Amino acid sequence: MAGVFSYESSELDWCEDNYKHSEHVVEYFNTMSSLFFFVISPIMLYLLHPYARERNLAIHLVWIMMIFVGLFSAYFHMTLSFMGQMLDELSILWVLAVGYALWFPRKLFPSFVKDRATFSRLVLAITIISTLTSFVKPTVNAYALNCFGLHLLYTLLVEMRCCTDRKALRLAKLSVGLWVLAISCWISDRFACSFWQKLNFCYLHGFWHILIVIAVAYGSTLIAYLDANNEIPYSLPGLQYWPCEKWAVGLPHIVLKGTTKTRKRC
Ligand SMILES: CCCCCCCC/C=C\CCCCCCCC(=O)N[C@@H](CO)[C@H](O)/C=C/CCCCCCCCCCCCC
Ligand SMILES: [Ca+2]
Ligand SMILES: [Zn+2]
Repeated sequence: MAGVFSYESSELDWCEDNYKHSEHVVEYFNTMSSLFFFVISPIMLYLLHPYARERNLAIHLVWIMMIFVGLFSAYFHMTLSFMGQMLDELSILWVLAVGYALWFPRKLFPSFVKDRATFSRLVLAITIISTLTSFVKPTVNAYALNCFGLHLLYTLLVEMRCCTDRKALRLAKLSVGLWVLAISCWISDRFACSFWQKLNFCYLHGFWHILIVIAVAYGSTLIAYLDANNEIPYSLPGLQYWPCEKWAVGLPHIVLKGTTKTRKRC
């Protein structure tokens, strides 16, 4: 049992040189870049609060769980232990599950699913089964998780097909662009390590950490915005960027322009 906690007990080893900067931290840059989750998550929790209060406070679970994803990712890269790997991957699986249960568009539910409560129970059952099967062949978990990423992208494209909202379209392009950049770093670190070692630049997995958190911030806000338009249209949701709207860069969030009066009337 103690073996699963021991350093380098995971079959995974990323391109960054081990113990290069510290004798206690196996992959230093990969560990430090995981801390970026701690910067973005509290800001997103704060920015999404007005929307979550109106729609469902459970929405906060997504960014609370992202803090744990960052924590487990840092622990994994610090030790490259089997326990670190499983915590890292399972926390991603569960945050995806919460996201699907809360935000997956009703019109795309399978025909036998009547409401969101039933859909959430289905997601829970699939997630429990996936959690158990993830121990059978742990090396395939990361690829399976990326398939969810692809499905998310597909869902977004279906949702955006008829969208004419300029701000939403721009956010969709940014989210997809960031995801493509992030996944290219992940794949390149995995499969082209010897090339990057020749260039003495083995930090692509760390860049993946930074890019994927921003992609999730952009992508999940867009999904939340589409959800707000469907589920709480009376609140007149709009998209803005923090810290400064004029830049149209920074972190996106949802503003509810409907006054209390408007909401009561609807
Ligand atoms: C309608 C559905 C809404 C879902 C909302 C999405 C909620 C957030 C989802 C995922 C969080 C991703 C966190 C990434 C953590 C990175 C930690 C890490 O690097 N782990 C690696 C090992 O160190 C491991 O190999 C990585 C495995 C791959 C994980 C792939 C996750 C899929 C991410 C999908 C993000 C989509 C962004 C939006 C695109 C438009
Ligand atoms: Ca390594
Ligand atoms: Zn990682």
